[in-house]
Amino acid sequence: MLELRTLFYEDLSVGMTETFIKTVSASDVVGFAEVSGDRNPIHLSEHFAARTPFKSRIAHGLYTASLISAVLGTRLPGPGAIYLSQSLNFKAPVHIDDEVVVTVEVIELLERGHRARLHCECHVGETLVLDGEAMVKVPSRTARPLGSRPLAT
Ligand SMILES: C[C@@H](O)CC(=O)SCCNC(=O)CCNC(=O)[C@H](O)C(C)(C)COP(=O)(O)OP(=O)(O)OC[C@H]1O[C@@H](n2cnc3c(N)ncnc32)[C@H](O)[C@@H]1OP(=O)(O)O
Repeated sequence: MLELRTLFYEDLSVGMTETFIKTVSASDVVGFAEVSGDRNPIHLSEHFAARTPFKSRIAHGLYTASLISAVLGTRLPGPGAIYLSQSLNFKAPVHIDDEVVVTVEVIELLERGHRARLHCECHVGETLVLDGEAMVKVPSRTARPLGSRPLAT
């Protein structure tokens, strides 16, 4: 579990990175199937998975992607970050008991709207299993809280 760290827009700079390492357990995959409703047997049945090119059960792509969300929401930028978009390329499978190393790097900062663009990668060993880009809205020290309106005059 990642410890919470809040970074405001003003604290960010291009090149900042954060890493999270997670070993994917069978219960993670079963739990994700339950919460998402995606009961594709390629994730849940060894018998089924054995007859696919992957040979054994694999994690849902969106479960692996959720580890990126964990980094964005807890560490970089952290609490208060708002997901705007995320691209995902699933390059190679993640199997049960694989150790996934998630790396997120700030690649662009946009003053307008306090946006940050981040490059995201997940590796298992030397293998790139997932990459993509995230755009998030980052809390600013100077901005009014989200959803607040100016007082009527
Ligand atoms: C819906 C859910 O229940 C299911 C899931 O969540 S499954 C879990 C998430 N997905 C994965 O784990 C898949 C990971 N990806 C792979 O293992 C490989 O991409 C693949 C084995 C599926 C690729 O299979 P195939 O289509 O046979 O591809 P080739 O290796 O023969 O390559 C053919 C060309 O396609 C390009 N390519 C392959 N993968 C990707 C990708 N993820 N994104 C974009 N392009 C891809 C590859 O480069 C080849 O292109 P070329 O121009 O011909 O070189």
